[in-house]
Amino acid sequence: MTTSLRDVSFKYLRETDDNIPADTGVSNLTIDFSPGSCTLITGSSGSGKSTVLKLLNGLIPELYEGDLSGRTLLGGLDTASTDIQRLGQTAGMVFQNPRSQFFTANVLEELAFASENAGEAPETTAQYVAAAINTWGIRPLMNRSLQGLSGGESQLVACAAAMVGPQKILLLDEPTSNLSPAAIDLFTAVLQRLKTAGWTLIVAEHRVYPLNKITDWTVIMREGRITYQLRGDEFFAIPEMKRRELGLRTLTKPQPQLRHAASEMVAPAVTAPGVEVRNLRFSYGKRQVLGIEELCLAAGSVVALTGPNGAGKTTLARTLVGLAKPQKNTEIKFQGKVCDCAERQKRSALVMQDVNRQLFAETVAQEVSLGNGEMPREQIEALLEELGLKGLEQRHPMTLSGGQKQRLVIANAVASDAQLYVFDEPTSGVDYGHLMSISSLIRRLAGRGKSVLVISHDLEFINEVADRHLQLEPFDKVGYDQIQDLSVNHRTPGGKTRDI
Ligand SMILES: Nc1ncnc2c1ncn2[C@@H]1O[C@H](COP(=O)(O)OP(=O)(O)OP(=O)(O)O)[C@@H](O)[C@H]1O
Ligand SMILES: Nc1ncnc2c1ncn2[C@@H]1O[C@H](COP(=O)(O)OP(=O)(O)OP(=O)(O)O)[C@@H](O)[C@H]1O
Repeated sequence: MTTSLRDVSFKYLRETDDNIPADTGVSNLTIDFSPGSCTLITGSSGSGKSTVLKLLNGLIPELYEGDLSGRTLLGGLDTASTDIQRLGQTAGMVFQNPRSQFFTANVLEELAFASENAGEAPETTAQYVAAAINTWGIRPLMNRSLQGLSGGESQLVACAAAMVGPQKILLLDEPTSNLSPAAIDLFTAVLQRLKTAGWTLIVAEHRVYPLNKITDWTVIMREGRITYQLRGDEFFAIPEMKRRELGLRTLTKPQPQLRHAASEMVAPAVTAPGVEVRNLRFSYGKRQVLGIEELCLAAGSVVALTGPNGAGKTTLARTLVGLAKPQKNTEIKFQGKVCDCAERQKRSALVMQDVNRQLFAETVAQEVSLGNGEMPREQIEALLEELGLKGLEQRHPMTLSGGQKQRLVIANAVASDAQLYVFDEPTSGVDYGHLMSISSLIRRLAGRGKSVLVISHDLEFINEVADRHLQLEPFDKVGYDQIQDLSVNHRTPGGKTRDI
């Protein structure tokens, strides 16, 4: 039951009428994946990681046109000539944007969907579903609509759905990008168990440290080619300098240590009023999810917000920027003035967790300036250069890789003239180099006196970008006043850091 790529090359067709193969895709890939092993595919953004997974699950060539050569096998099936449904029954898949893979309306239906479709007996499907629910700890979500799930909840449901059925192969595209540290620990433990049970695990990731100890092989890619294939232990022992040179994210679990924490105490801008929130309450139907006594996002500072999956971070972001209406008596001020939803929308810029919802233009160049008036060409070019999007100006935004889309939406947001900037998980699909450029762009916003809120589970990023670190606890658990200041955890006497 071989799973492998043998000298596989694929060039995406350009979206223009000339149908000339573009110079994007992958070249001469040969990789073997064996049962009971975990292969990590990593490398810079746009290097071809998702393309490898699309070759394995048959989306290439089924859905994506282009020039394909070589042979890809999934559990012994030739993916170029096997029906895509059959391939779907051979491997479970978690897409980079898990919401895009849901077929049904609610969690339970989604979990059962693939198994029922494969013609499994109802009792067998029920057994698979029960096992998946227990494994991923998602019983509280069982009767929920998929539409109303948070980003991390969606990712957990997608992971659970991918293991429902008789298949023993799992293809995971950035499966931890929206997971909280607790959910990542669960993820690592589940993968270890599946590996021991003989599953073939193939994971494309930037955030690699959770896969230390369970990775058997690592494939490092760059510009569509394999640059290194290393044993897991060799990969996780790469020296720090080399790791940075290769553009890889940290190999060890990051510890809390805000690089800009000192500026909080010395920069006068930080004390200027930016965005002030009092008595914020928000409910979905009868369920209250937000109850915040006080929150201040000072002008000139970057505040990082963490918290368990489903705690309400995205809801808070949507409320602040005026996309969700809080309950009466909530007071939100921008620069000392109480602002209603419409006013807040005008004064805010938001980068959503799911950036696909924010891409509207026909080309990358148009997308950057969309809604930002007449932007000078030089400014567009400088932004694209800084975010590694140069050369992609004429591409359709929907044909970009996950990380390229992410950076494009960030480019549009930072080009806008707002008072409040909110970035919701801006580092999915982002490699080390781009993490640093995004941090530096966000720091410059703060330097211009803006209020910036960064919602992220990514401590490596938070350490680089934030002045303060707040945590949002779930309202169901702690009630009114959900926000805790964790900044102090980043500085202990003697300069030592503490684990959060
Ligand atoms: N539909 C498409 N049409 C044209 N080019 C594409 C298409 N999809 C991806 N590409 C290009 O192919 C290359 C590899 O993309 P891929 O999505 O595999 O990268 P990746 O390593 O997964 O990136 P990321 O880490 O940013 O998610 C990129 O240059 C990307 O722009
Ligand atoms: N439209 C909706 N209808 C009903 N419930 C919703 C809706 N949107 C979100 N929720 C629920 O409200 C809670 C808060 O969701 P939110 O997306 O704000 O969480 P989050 O902290 O951003 O999570 P994550 O870290 O997973 O992205 C979650 O339990 C979620 O399931």
